[in-house]
Amino acid sequence: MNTNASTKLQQLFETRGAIKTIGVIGMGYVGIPAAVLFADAPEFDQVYGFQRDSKSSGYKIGMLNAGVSPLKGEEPGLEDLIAKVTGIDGGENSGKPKFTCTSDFAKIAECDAVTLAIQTPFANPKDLIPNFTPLIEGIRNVGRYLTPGTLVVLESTITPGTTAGMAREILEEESGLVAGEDFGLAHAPERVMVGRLLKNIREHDRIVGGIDAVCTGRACELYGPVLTKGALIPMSATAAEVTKTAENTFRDLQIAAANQLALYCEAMGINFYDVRTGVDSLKGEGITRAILWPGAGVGGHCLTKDTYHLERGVQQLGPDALDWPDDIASLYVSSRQINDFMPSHMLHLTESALQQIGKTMTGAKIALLGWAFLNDSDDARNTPAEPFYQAAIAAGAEVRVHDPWVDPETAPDVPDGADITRDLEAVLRGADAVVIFAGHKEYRNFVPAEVKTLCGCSHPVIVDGRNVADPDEWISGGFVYRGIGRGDKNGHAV
Ligand SMILES: NC(=O)c1ccc[n+]([C@@H]2O[C@H](COP(=O)([O-])OP(=O)(O)OC[C@H]3O[C@@H](n4cnc5c(N)ncnc54)[C@H](O)[C@@H]3O)[C@@H](O)[C@H]2O)c1
Ligand SMILES: CC(=O)N[C@@H]1[C@@H](OP(=O)(O)OP(=O)(O)OC[C@H]2O[C@@H](n3ccc(=O)[nH]c3=O)[C@H](O)[C@@H]2O)O[C@H](CO)[C@@H](O)[C@@H]1O
Repeated sequence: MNTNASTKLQQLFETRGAIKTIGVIGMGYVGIPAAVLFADAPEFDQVYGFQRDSKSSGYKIGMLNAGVSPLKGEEPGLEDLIAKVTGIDGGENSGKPKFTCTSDFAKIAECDAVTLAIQTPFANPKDLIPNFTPLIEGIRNVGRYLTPGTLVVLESTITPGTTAGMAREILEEESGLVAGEDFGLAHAPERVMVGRLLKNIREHDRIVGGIDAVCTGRACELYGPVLTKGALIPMSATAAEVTKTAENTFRDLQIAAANQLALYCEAMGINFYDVRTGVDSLKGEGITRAILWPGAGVGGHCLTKDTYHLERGVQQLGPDALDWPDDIASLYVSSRQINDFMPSHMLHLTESALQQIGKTMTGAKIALLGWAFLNDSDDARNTPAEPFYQAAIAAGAEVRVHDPWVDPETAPDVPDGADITRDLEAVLRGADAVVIFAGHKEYRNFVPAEVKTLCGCSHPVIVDGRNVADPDEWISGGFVYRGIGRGDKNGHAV
């Protein structure tokens, strides 16, 4: 970036003065808390929440302007904060709301800073290609109404290189302005967890990456006021994109390391959890090991995707510069393959246990417990239970699915026939095998004898994918036990 350009932009920022009016595009799990936190900061005067008036989400505009959150689930403090900043609570903002939601994108021209928190799903979970269409539409809208001296920040999770590449090109094309000279451009990824959105935005350190130092500085002015505990961590836009995708890639890698070791422990006939206790006992400066937990697989919206954003980024930004053999998968892709193998391993454990009682998958009645990808959650996005379900059906089994949290009406991608029910007894009744995929609290206090009575056979099978069943209790209760990592118990005498 040439210094003249940066100087010009710095002067534009100084002429405009401090950021006072902010636009947030995309009223979702990220955009809504982000917008109302900006609105609640005394440093800012006005915040617009831009939401396209689409069939699926246009309803949010009216709800938000009525002071009501359109988000599902408990979000501590969010309802009150929306009511406060819209003035609906009759408080300091009544009559002159600091936050208003609108589909009038022309108001972007009034903003000193505009952030984009638009969804970036993968078009098809199988081909792992991100669908940036909604984001591109949002970026185009910003470009259309962009004025000199405005700061634009992408908050969505994106492939490294997107901010300084595609986003910059579209903004310049639509506005006729030049990034880093006429307007600021940065990436500030979101690290929120549903259920603690406000807390995470306030307390997590905030990665802020501009396409140059002047843009980074302006972006720090935007995010500083909403941080209570978190610190600002400035860097380049591409480094910020890599940070976001890498932090989830690393978590997926750590889980894969535990899964691979669990498979080894099963093969060697030892208890993974003894080994984990041993490894975890190494504490102290520079020697601590972060060993996570093996399980039935890795689901969710973050860890199943962000590795491929990172891989795509390095392929796009440095294909010739990357010193790595073409024919060897990266450690990160191998980690994804290990985690994606775990549902197959659960099937193999089920098959081997059924075999022990003279049964095969064909005609076997399987009670699949836990459709959500996370313990005690209703979130079923990319659940590892789904590939298990499909493979078991393909092998000729009859599978009944229980989950006390997931709403079958709204859960994504539920296969035809996988009627998720909350009637646990109905799922267990007559089952040859009980297979646990989520560690819901409902599954932690079973009485094996009661479950066996419901199953109605002499030696039902229990396959524990989340380490919630005590092997000895179930074996002495007459079950054929299998558990991830339990090489010391798997294959016990019946
Ligand atoms: N949800 C999380 O916990 C979380 C955590 C970290 C990062 N992220 C990332 O943040 C981004 C947003 O995720 P989210 O969960 O808030 O998505 P979301 O689907 O909840 O919200 C996106 C909103 O943007 C709106 N929208 C889409 N296209 C638009 C357009 N062109 N103009 C205006 N509005 C538009 C949608 O209607 C929707 O209301 C994604 O990239 C996601 O990966 C999400
Ligand atoms: C903002 C953001 O992007 N946040 C991410 C989000 O990730 P998430 O919502 O996807 O939840 P995760 O906890 O990562 O679980 C994912 C899957 O991995 C399985 N799993 C987990 C741990 C383990 O030891 N063994 C496992 O097998 C588990 O069953 C589930 O299927 O929150 C995490 C903090 O909770 C963050 O760190 C992570 O950046």
